[in-house]
Amino acid sequence: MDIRKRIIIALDYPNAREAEALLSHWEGKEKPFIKVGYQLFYRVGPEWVIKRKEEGYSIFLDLKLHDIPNTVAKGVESISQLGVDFLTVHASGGRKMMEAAREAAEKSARGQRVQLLAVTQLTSTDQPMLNEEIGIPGSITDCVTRYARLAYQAGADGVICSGQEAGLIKQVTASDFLAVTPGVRPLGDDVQDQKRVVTPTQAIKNGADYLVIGRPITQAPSPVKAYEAILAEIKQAWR
Ligand SMILES: O=C(O)c1cc(=O)[nH]c(=O)n1[C@@H]1O[C@H](COP(=O)(O)O)[C@@H](O)[C@H]1O
Repeated sequence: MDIRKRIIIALDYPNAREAEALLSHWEGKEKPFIKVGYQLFYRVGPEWVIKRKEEGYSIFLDLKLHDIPNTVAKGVESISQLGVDFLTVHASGGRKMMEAAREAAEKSARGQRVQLLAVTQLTSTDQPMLNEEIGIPGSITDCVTRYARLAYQAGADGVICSGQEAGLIKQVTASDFLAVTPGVRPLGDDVQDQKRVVTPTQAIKNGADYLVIGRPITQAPSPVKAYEAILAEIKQAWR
């Protein structure tokens, strides 16, 4: 796989104008893999996403579906019409919900079916928050690996997890079960609201397949320079 495709830029913007301004930095260059979350999607809608797909972007549509199995299946059917590459569901929705999502993705595929990524524990969650606030006992690692196993058995294509857990997830599932890792911060960058953070090098060395990176690129004085620096770092880590 093209190493550039391993960095997914989170387009966390409030409107098309700002999202397109960021993308304009890549004019004349190879199109990056982009993530459209609900902040942008709820404003720009499916047509904007279809257009970007037609222009040649790989797209991760991060809508984090979490509902009863039938509702999630119907949502996946609608989303499949957009031709996006990745879609998130919450692993905490359970086996039946994820099985229904997979079945719907297969049934409604137009060409390549959408890859389903199950969110394990958000990278903004730390140990005290998991135990005391959310009320799940045990370690974060146990919780994340449990969700990963469940997602694997239910037919998801991979999980969203911290780079800290990527290696372990491969061990308890399969080497081709995708570990897609947000919460990535180049050394010295502000971690902001993220808790389980790793550097690009650590994420790759731990076995991450894709790194989801937002603010370290989008808020950099030169987004392309920041992107290229991370790319150079992960190329190095690959050796
Ligand atoms: O599903 C996600 O993409 C996601 C899951 C998670 O556990 N943590 C997480 O940060 N994300 C997303 O990854 C991106 C991270 O952005 P930055 O913190 O700006 O790099 C955001 O768009 C989050 O919504």
